[in-house]
Amino acid sequence: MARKFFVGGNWKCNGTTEEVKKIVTTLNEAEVPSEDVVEVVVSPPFVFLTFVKSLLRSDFHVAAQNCWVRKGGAFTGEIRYRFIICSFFTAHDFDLLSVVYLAVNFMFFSLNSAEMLVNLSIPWVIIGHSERRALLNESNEFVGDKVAYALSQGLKVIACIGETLEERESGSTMAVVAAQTKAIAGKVTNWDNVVLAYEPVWAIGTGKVATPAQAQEVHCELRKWLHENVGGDIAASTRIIYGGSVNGANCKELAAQPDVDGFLVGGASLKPEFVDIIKAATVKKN
Ligand SMILES: O=C(CO)COP(=O)(O)O
Repeated sequence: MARKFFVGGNWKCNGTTEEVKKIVTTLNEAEVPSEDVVEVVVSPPFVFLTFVKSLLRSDFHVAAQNCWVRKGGAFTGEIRYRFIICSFFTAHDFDLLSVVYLAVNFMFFSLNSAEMLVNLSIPWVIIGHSERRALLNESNEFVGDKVAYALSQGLKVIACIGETLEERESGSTMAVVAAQTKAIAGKVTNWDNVVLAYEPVWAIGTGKVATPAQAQEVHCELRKWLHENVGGDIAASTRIIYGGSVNGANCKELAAQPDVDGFLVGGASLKPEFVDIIKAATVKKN
């Protein structure tokens, strides 16, 4: 089954209004293969989601970089958080209970719930990025639960997995990515709405891109894992994309690998060369 090439731009925690406008203008003016050939998704920081959506060409889509593991409410996003602070300071004396309550809310300061994304017509969300796994202690199980909830609300998920350098050097790459994939796969109800992003941690933001052979090896093993543990059709149709120091110069060779179905791009997605990475989709047609 043909898998449509997928290119995601993860802007991470970068951008001013002016920079965002500039990136979007570059994308809007770019001549790229049609939507039939490549699916393009950009993922700005939460605060720019609607702004980018309002400016971006209609054949490109928007993704959030995270969402909360269950329904909103007491686990608030930033806007709600400010509202709660205001209401506490106006409605209560500044007592111990208020401080504890605010501290709990502060812990969830940057979380945007799946329902809010759906409400804003943001179709995609990145879940389980290694930066969140490492810096915010997101476990495999927690990532799996987030995937489950996001899918249940109708979002499409870019689910990230990948090993550290230490894990690769100790020969446990496949064991690590299989365990990460298992925690996600166990929660997926509809694989049409999932893209699996293999992002070796040692390649992220380091300039040390995986070689095409290294990427292909893991992608092929992941597809085998899906075949054995989920099903043949799903293994054949699920897109497995690569992330980690992808740029305009190395994208074509990576894209030529049979099991590399696209990219999740960090640093280079903030630059005009992101357009060249989108164009790498044509490699699949040759
Ligand atoms: O983390 C990444 C995408 O999610 C990759 O980042 P870089 O492309 O900057 O290495």
